[in-house]
Amino acid sequence: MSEQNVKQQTRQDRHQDQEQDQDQDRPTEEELRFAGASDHRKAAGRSMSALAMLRRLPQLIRRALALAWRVDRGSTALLLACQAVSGVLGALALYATTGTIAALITAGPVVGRLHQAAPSLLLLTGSSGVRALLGAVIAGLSERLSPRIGREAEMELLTVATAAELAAYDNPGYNDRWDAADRGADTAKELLGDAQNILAAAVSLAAAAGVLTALHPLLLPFLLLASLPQGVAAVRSARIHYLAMLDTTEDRRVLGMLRWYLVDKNTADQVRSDTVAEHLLDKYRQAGARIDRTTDRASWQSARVTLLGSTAAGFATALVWTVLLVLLAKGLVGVASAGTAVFALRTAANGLQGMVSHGARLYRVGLYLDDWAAFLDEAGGHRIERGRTLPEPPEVVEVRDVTYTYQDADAPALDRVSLTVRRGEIVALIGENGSGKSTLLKLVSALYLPTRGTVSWDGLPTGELDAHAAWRYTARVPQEFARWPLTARENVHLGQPSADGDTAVLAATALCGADEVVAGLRSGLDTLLARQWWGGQELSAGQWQRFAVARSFFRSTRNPGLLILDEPTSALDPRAEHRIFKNLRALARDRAVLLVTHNLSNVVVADRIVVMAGGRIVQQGSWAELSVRPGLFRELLDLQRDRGVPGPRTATAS
Ligand SMILES: Nc1ncnc2c1ncn2[C@@H]1O[C@H](COP(=O)(O)OP(=O)(O)OP(=O)(O)O)[C@@H](O)[C@H]1O
Repeated sequence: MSEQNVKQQTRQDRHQDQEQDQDQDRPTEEELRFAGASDHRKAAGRSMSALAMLRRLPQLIRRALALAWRVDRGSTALLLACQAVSGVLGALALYATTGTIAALITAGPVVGRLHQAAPSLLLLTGSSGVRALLGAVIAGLSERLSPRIGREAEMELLTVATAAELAAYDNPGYNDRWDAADRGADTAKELLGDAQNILAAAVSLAAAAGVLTALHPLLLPFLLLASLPQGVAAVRSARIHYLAMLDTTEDRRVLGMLRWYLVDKNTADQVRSDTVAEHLLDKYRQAGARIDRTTDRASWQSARVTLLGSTAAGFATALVWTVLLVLLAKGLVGVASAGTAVFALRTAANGLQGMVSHGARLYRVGLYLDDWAAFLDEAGGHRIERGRTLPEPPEVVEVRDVTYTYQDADAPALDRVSLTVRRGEIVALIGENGSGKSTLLKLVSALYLPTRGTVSWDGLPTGELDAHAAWRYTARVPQEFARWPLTARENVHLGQPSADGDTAVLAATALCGADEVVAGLRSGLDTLLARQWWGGQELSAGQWQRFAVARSFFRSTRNPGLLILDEPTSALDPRAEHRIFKNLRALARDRAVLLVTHNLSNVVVADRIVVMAGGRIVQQGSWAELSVRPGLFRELLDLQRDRGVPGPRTATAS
């Protein structure tokens, strides 16, 4: 081997080694999936401490009450009033205890002592009765408010989620934030209960603390000291559980996804015919086992912490009782006061314990709720923030030097594409799979904004348009269209009917053959579609596609502008397909139509054919020009005609 060759070989080896090193550094697909984007939440969970909790609680209680206030002002005001009255009555009852005991232990005849104790006893029993009544009202109000709060939180989340840019869905971080926010909305209903319990505990603690301080100033500080170990343990335990929840986020998502694929109607046939159930169930078991391992570990850690806290609390309580006995022995508190102190200590200890345990729970709920609130603030970081210009239906749509790169993609899906579409024109986009046709359609219809370059409607860049106003002038048949679980009529007008009743709906169905489907439905346009819901009537794939086309024709008739058809006839029989293309010409008269189809015989209808490859436009022209000019279009046309059997000659040959 020559010296030159050896050097080259060495360079190649080094290069290969480097590539191998890089491959080793690069996370595997599995690791990528588990690299959760929830690190900021883990940091928040780790910084969970008793002090942080104390600082956070007032804000969380305010948030709970604000949510409740928004849902139902009357019930919230009543709840707070009942809580306050209950607290005052609790304090009065404790004071009445001293009076009762003092009266009972004085010397003299029993009747006289009872007579003396009567007002205190009356106050004691009266306040207990009223407090029990108030407790029932409070519980009822909480039960009324909590589910409503949960629903309000979910409604806000759903509203905000629909206000996010479509491109958000290509960002894994968005899905992670959505999951967390969804969980936050789910826990929102617990917020009021916990906040309410903390308030109740705080009120009874305050009442007992006042009584204890009046009896002897030493008692309260000792009691607070005694509650410290249990408080710290409760916060630690809450932190352990929250972190375990975060650690299992990805696996819980895997479980949810597998559950969906295993039972969803769209995959049910393949789950059976491809005998894939066992494989998916195996993955389900593995993810479940990983979750169990993490939660088991967390349970053990939490149990250890709780045990330590309880042991320390036991010693601390003994200390408080010792202090009380010493005070009694030294005559620093009287017997009646000591009796009251017993009740007050129990009440205060319960109050403190309630504050700590509910506080820890509320703090944990608060962490989830932070995720919810953060999502609301910025739609998971993807709120639609474009211009406010209200567009007219576009006369000319111009794509100028546009590049579009999907999130985290190595290469752009569209690369310096320029194209103009005018009203009255049908432009067909042709190209092999992955060449960028659907992406271009989404940019033209202002669903995506370009990474570079501009897409403009009558000279106005789509980024400056009010997005919702622009979409009103856009009618689309996407490649994967929705099968809405609504009536046949709603499946056409989508909740935006025209003033002429069913006339426009029927006209739209007649243009694409959906009228024949409607004629066969048990209640015509009133028929509920999608069988899996509420006994609706199911349609075939092609019948559904006719509805998808009818929906776009209806929209297009109401607000003529852009008509975007992405493989609109892929599931249709030749007769239905023929009907659509025959009617398309008339529809296109005052609309700009962009059509994607792999059936090249359909593009005869187009005024212009644009051929794409690798995210670029490689050919443009009419059918007559492109079908004879050497290039990708003619190649694809030939391939479509040639099925490898003797028969009709190819275009090239002819
Ligand atoms: N949501 C997405 N996130 C990341 N990459 C995407 C996404 N959608 C499409 N791509 C990539 O962009 C490129 C163009 O996709 P596009 O859907 O525009 O192609 P297409 O020409 O419509 O293909 P087809 O004929 O199969 O419908 C492909 O390489 C595809 O992998």
